[in-house]
Amino acid sequence: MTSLDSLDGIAMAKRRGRRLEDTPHTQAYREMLAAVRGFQNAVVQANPSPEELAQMTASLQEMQAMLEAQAVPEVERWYGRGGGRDGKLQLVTPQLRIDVVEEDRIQAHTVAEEFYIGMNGAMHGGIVAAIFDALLGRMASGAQGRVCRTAYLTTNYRAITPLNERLDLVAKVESVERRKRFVSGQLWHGDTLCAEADALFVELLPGHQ
Ligand SMILES: CCCCCCCCCC(=O)SCCNC(=O)CCNC(=O)[C@H](O)C(C)(C)COP(=O)(O)OP(=O)(O)OC[C@H]1O[C@@H](n2cnc3c(N)ncnc32)[C@H](O)[C@@H]1OP(=O)(O)O
Repeated sequence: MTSLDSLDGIAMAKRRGRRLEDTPHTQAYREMLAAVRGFQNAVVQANPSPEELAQMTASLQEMQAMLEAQAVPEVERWYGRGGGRDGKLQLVTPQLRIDVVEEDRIQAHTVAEEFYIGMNGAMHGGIVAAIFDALLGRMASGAQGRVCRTAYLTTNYRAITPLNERLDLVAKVESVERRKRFVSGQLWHGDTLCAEADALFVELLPGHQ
């Protein structure tokens, strides 16, 4: 562990929340992440031959070693930063596109690619919950960038969430009590409500991880 790994949660979030400078170098990183997303989608859809698999495994191991040689502490990483209208630089959920940001309401949309499949064309339920965690967390953080953590998140699955189709998302602040923000979210495919969530986010105190 380096000294930078032992920042408290607030200091870490403030440093990671700084705007990511747009340079040819950070742009190249964005393009690499987009290529990784494309690769993940291709991986889940293909059954390559044994020879092709061996070739790809060797190439991947070579690229992994290149990246491992460049590893930096969390606070210095580009991964997880961004967070503007195009969402964060991340691979955990489909890319969230933020359309409207108000004090107590956010509207967004996304398209989940094949990588996020559960079964039979439906999105994996854990990914649906992860989308709500990211969106409702952003709602709880507000324009001030409060540093909050999820205390609970309840997801109700009302209809399957399709892949490769536009999905519309809405998040709302329901109430605020001291450090607690109760928030709700909905995920729509056209007129169909696919899932909804209720969550509590608690603002961190100095010293919390
Ligand atoms: C700017 C960046 C934005 C990024 C958005 C990030 C989105 C993603 C966020 C995550 O995924 S975080 C990862 C998943 N969550 C965690 O790992 C959290 C683990 N739990 C904790 O760290 C602590 O339990 C927590 C910070 C949530 C609360 O601990 P605290 O010590 O700060 O609070 P405390 O226990 O004193 O409780 C404060 C209030 O919240 C209430 N509370 C806490 N946990 C609760 C719970 N689970 N259910 C109901 N109420 C809860 C508690 O009763 C109390 O209510 P009152 O003020 O009325 O007394």
